[in-house]
Amino acid sequence: MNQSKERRILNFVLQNAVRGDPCSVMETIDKYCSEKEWAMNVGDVKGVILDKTVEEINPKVALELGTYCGYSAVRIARLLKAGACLLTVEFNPEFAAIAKQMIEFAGVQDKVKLLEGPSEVIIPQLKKKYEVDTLDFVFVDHWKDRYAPDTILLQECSLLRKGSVLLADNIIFPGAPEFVKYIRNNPRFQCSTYPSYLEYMKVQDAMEKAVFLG
Ligand SMILES: COCc1ccccc1-c1cc(O)c2[nH]cnc(=O)c2c1
Ligand SMILES: [Mg+2]
Repeated sequence: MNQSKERRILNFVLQNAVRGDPCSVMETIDKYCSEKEWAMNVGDVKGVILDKTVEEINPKVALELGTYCGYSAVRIARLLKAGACLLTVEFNPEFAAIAKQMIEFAGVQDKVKLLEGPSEVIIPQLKKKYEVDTLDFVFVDHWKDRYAPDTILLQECSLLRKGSVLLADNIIFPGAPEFVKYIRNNPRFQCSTYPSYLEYMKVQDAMEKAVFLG
């Protein structure tokens, strides 16, 4: 049975990156996905916006919706301080299996908890099952049709506090129009848009930052 693209990306990392070095893993994924096979990692251009947002917030508890191969989980986790953690949610079991190995190879497994399942099931479990109080940072990068409902669900589950920051990928391409409409018209969020480019492409994209006002 021939390999999946995600398995090819992981194998390229295992064979070419430096074990225990998150930057080496990120660079190797970016090299493969810009030279060999495109894949939906946040990438090296939008990744800088992600980095700056994480460094500005310095989150103790971060959530990622949409792990995929683990590129952004590694990217975020490398910036987390001692005692901080990233919970990352992936519903596709094949992707989750790849991401688990990617995260371990990068050496950030002690900071990352990979939760396999649909976001609408996992989010309501975060307080009781995963001992989360509130989230300092949420990277929204899963299925565009879930962006708005999951943002509402995070509020319903009291997982956001005054100052919690959401950063959403792909606001332009593939786009998340109902999320943008919801969040920009919502007085409980202070929004700002970061124009950028789709990973590995000369195609416009953007990220939306939304600060919860409580
Ligand atoms: C499966 O579509 C892949 C694709 C194809 C063309 C353009 C964009 C995308 C794309 C890019 C991303 O950063 C993404 N991030 C998270 N969940 C996505 O579904 C996603 C899709
Ligand atoms: Mg994305």
